[in-house]
Amino acid sequence: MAQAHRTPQPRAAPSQPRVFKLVLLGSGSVGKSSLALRYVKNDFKSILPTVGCAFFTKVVDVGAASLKLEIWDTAGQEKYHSVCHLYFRGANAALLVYDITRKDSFLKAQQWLKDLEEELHPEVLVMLVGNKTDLSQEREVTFQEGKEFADSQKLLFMETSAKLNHQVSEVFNTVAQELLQRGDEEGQAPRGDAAVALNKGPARQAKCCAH
Ligand SMILES: Nc1nc2c(ncn2[C@@H]2O[C@H](COP(=O)(O)OP(=O)(O)OP(=O)(O)O)[C@@H](O)[C@H]2O)c(=O)[nH]1
Repeated sequence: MAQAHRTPQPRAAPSQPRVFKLVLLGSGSVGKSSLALRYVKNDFKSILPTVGCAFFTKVVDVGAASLKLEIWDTAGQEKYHSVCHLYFRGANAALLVYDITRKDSFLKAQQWLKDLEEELHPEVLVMLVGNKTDLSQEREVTFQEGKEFADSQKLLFMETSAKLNHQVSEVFNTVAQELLQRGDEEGQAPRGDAAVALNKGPARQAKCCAH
């Protein structure tokens, strides 16, 4: 099974937060970009489908410690899948997002998990996220179904609404907390301030922001 190997990184100086890479994965239109935008900028607005990958950073305080999350928001549309796989490498954590009103996106999340197992470090932290709970009257995936699948695969699980800002910071903060608890070798040394940008819109090339 092919796996991404990570080179041990020097430990960060105590004053600088360690950097962890988190990838957002899932079908198109499940709300990956909206979750990232809500978490990083506390905003919710109409956004075009992601092209390739978008990139955010956020420093998160966990008790007395802090860490920097590099959030890589991948495109859900099928045509970008080969590009998205490039961004899996070196990830410390993944949010596997589906839309609770779309059964197909839940099934697709299960497929994404198989891809992750092949391409990611075996210790990568994965959280399954059922988004759009504000549309519960159109629900096609019950909370129980999500939870049972997550438990069967030993994944963390939460349901969210990026629109109503329900459980969004809890998702990212729980992942951040878990990452910090996992020990020194999981985080990378700071690599300087990364650009914060959204590569959105049909005219943009499939690439992620350099930093
Ligand atoms: N009702 C509701 N709509 C949401 C929510 N989150 C996202 N949306 C809407 O769902 C649509 C898709 O959201 P995006 O955040 O662009 O989804 P995405 O998964 O990043 O899509 P791709 O970039 O194509 O992969 C947009 O119209 C959002 O406004 C939510 O929590 N509730």
